Amino acid sequence: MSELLPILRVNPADMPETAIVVGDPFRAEAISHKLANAKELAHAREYRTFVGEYESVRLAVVSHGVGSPGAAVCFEELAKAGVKTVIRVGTAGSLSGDYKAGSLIVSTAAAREEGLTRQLVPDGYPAVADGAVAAALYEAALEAGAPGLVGKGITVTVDAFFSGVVELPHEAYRKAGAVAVEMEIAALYVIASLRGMRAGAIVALDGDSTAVDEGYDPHRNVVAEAVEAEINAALKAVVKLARP
Ligand SMILES: O=P(O)(O)O[C@H]1O[C@H](CO)[C@@H](O)[C@H]1O
Ligand SMILES: O=c1cc[nH]c(=O)[nH]1
Repeated sequence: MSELLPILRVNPADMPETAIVVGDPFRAEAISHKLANAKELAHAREYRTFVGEYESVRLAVVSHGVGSPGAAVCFEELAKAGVKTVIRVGTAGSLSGDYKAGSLIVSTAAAREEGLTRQLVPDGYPAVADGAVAAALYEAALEAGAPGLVGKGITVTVDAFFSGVVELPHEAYRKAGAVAVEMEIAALYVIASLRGMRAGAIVALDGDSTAVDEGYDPHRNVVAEAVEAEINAALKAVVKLARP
């Protein structure tokens, strides 16, 4: 039987205990360029796996694609490989007038407005960040700075990016004080809780969440600068967590 993880196509023995996960395979590659001794272990489907060192801490950088079901496959296989700490570095839409494009948000918990986790745990089960990971990310983000503000709060994980004829739940969550909406954090937090990993997430805001249906443009400089800032913050957080 193959030693490789069936979907990531990586040998578990090659995986460090810490992983940064991102939706975009090109973002994974960009992060790998910041690592010493970086090496790509595999590129299977949307999953690219790099390993390397940052300030002498070994870590993996893995892309999980768009949406919770595909991302869950990645998170489950990371757990099977013995990964203990997972940090998602993503993009999200803003639900708050206070946080514009270019701001960074550390997700303290995620509303489970997707379908994947309903097939894993009961409806009342929470999707929460690990406290130490969230604290390290927030501290590192304040130090890294961003073109916008740095904040923390509840994020919302949905399945539908563009809306159909049914109203998405964004407005109710906006009124309830959630700050951002994206597509994978709830899956990460639930799977991490089930599989004994600690997890956290930071997102760069690419515009108001309602903008996705009216000329979504995640390629502006302000977004690229915020993504660069959150990558640097996540790498610093990895070091803070490895050497508290
Ligand atoms: O930028 P990433 O990490 O992919 O995150 C966000 O961007 C994608 C949608 O464009 C979804 O995956 C969403 O969660
Ligand atoms: O899921 C996402 C990601 C980025 N921006 C959004 O509005 N939604």
